[in-house]
Amino acid sequence: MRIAMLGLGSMNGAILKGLLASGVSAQDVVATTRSAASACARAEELGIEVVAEESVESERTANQQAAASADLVMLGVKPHQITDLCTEIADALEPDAVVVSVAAAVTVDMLQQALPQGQPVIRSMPNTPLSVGRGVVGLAAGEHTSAQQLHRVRDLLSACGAVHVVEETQIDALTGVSGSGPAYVFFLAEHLAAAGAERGLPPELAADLAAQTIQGAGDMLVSALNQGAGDAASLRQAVTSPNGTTERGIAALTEGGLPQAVHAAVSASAARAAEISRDLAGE
Ligand SMILES: NC(=O)c1ccc[n+]([C@@H]2O[C@H](COP(=O)([O-])OP(=O)(O)OC[C@H]3O[C@@H](n4cnc5c(N)ncnc54)[C@H](OP(=O)(O)O)[C@@H]3O)[C@@H](O)[C@H]2O)c1
Ligand code: PRO
Repeated sequence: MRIAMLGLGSMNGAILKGLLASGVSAQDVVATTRSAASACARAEELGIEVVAEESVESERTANQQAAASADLVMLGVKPHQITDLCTEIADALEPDAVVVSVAAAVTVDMLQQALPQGQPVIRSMPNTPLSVGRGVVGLAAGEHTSAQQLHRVRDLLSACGAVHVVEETQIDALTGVSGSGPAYVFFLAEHLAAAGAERGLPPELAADLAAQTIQGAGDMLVSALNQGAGDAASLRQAVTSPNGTTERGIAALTEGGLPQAVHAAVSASAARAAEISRDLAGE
């Protein structure tokens, strides 16, 4: 499968790292960026062909050239740039090329409106841990995308994480949980480490303790859920000895408002996605 990654920043870059690590050949990928500096840095980092929009002066733009040769086109620019990018590549696309947007808030309908009639599209919401094969992606297919096309994309991305085919109405909530979620976890890691350093641990040790604890707890939780051997609440309870140390820590987190703060974060992220969708639709 020939893959074009249009835009190669944090998100498409993370997806591409995961795909290359899963065995996708660098020869089968072409990517674009806006600037020559990014193209050069990414080509060197990832060993693939990256062409900058600003470096191409021929009749067809870098995005058009990349899209023309692709079976799968991953749109990885900012939400407000997506429909312009669709318009730019519309005439270059093969009719059966599948166009996948990774953008928050850009709806299937917006993609379909900006692309040729009948073009298969998928709205996705990935997350950056795809780069290390441990990501999560939600996929919602457009009306012209066949089950086979959806399954090919699902299977490709499954090599870098868990893929969930969802209703488009669920994508904003999924964005609030797993799209933005890695940032919440990194935020927790920052504060766990800082708190450990405040208690006298060397900062590097504290950062490592926080990272390894999050990784271990995450692995343990996924394994328990997969095996039907517990959930987050039961694993938490197993760490919490009556009248022990964790009980005090959990009480402090509860008094500090962690549960409410997490609910507010997911809801604020999902609400922002809906707000961007309305802005993009000119409502
Ligand atoms: N970051 C995340 O964790 C995450 C998670 C889920 C979804 N997303 C979605 O992913 C999309 C990209 O976000 P990001 O965080 O990856 O942004 P980013 O790091 O700023 O990357 C944007 C990329 O697009 C390139 N670009 C800009 N204009 C272009 C054009 N006209 N043609 C080709 N490439 C162009 C940029 O090139 P230059 O570097 O040369 O400017 C850069 O490579 C957004 O729509 C966002 O909603 C992000
Ligand atoms: N990063 C993008 C944002 O912050 C979308 C989900 C994660 O808008």
